[in-house]
Amino acid sequence: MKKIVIKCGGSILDELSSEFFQSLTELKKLGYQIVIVHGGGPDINDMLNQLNVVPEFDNGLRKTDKKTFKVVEMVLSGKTNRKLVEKLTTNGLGAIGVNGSDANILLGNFVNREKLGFVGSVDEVNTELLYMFLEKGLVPVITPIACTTNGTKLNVNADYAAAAVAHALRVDHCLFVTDVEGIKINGKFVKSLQLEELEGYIRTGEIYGGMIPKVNSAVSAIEKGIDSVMIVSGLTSFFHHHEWHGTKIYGKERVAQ
Ligand SMILES: Nc1ncnc2c1ncn2[C@@H]1O[C@H](COP(=O)(O)OP(=O)(O)O)[C@@H](O)[C@H]1O
Ligand SMILES: CC(=O)N[C@@H](CCC(=O)OP(=O)(O)O)C(=O)O
Repeated sequence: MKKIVIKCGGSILDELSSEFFQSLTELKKLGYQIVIVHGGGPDINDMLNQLNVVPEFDNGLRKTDKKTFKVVEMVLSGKTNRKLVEKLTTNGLGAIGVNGSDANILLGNFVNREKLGFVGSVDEVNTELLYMFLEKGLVPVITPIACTTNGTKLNVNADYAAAAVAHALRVDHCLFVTDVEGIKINGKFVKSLQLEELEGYIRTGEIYGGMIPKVNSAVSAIEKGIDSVMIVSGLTSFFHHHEWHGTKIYGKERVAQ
């Protein structure tokens, strides 16, 4: 069966449209198995603000000390994951919440302990468990928290977690769902971008902020062999009548074909 990993950004979780869920239903009817990795940056920031902690980032990654990690885990697992599973269920898609840190679902390591604290990479994925849910027709909804082999839990940027899951499952498509319908270059949304163009657009500031980890994850997913990576909107439909809507990122060989 064809597989697809969909990363749902925190910026869009509260605004996912019925057209978005219809796109998922359409894909499921076509035989796609769907895995979701969710973000939740805005939910985490809200809670930190309530606790009078100022969020700090380094290149899009949250500086995560012990106290911040506890808030990240509480919010992502206790609020954001619950919210998304409920929305999928009410839209007719059977879903199951999965903590990345349980049962080696996401096995990772510190990225840079001195600089970032408890922030992790994902080095291995327990695909067996994910296949089990997929075989039951459920959509696993993964919280981006990894665990080291020593049992230390780490905060993982959800874009990076999605790329790692996509690679491990050898999926056919990897989608990054956000609050814009793709990547804008010179003020206009573009249908496709070549891998090699992206670095230049980041350098010139044409691609900035939260779009940077998405683009970096897309590059990493393509370099690891995923055929199709897209940035799409959760406000509208991204797949209808077999047509995709959004910005597709291509590797070199694909463009040459
Ligand atoms: N070239 C670009 N085209 C479109 N959006 C961009 C671009 N560069 C940066 N952005 C910003 O990236 C945002 C999406 O990233 P972010 O808010 O972090 O989303 P998410 O929560 O989905 O990860 C957009 O809302 C937009 O403000
Ligand atoms: C290390 C790191 O930065 N982790 C992210 C995890 C959530 C996330 O990635 O959420 P969005 O996709 O909504 O940005 C964070 O703490 O915000």
